[in-house]
Amino acid sequence: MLFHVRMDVSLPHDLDPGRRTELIAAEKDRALELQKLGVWPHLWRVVGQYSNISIFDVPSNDELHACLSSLPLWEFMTVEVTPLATHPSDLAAQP
Ligand SMILES: O=C(O)C[C@H]1C=CC(=O)O1
Repeated sequence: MLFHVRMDVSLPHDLDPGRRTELIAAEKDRALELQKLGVWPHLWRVVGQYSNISIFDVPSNDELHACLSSLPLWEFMTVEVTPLATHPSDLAAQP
């Protein structure tokens, strides 16, 4: 199942700078791990915002939730999920 996911990150202004650096490094490690597993095939920065647009390819809603909530920045994110279905006019979906 494919999901369009938007993540908006909001780190507290008073977050300890060392903790901030650790969190961002851990987030990158986990993001790379999920991409290598093939469950996070697209990751794009939203220009001018601390946000990303991603595509996840996972077997279920529960699996998506497990991926998203495993991200170290999870507690600092607002996440919007849109489940995707095949469009009948998609060239790639033509018989
Ligand atoms: O920077 C972000 O958009 C948040 C998060 C998503 C991937 C990653 O490395 O960090």
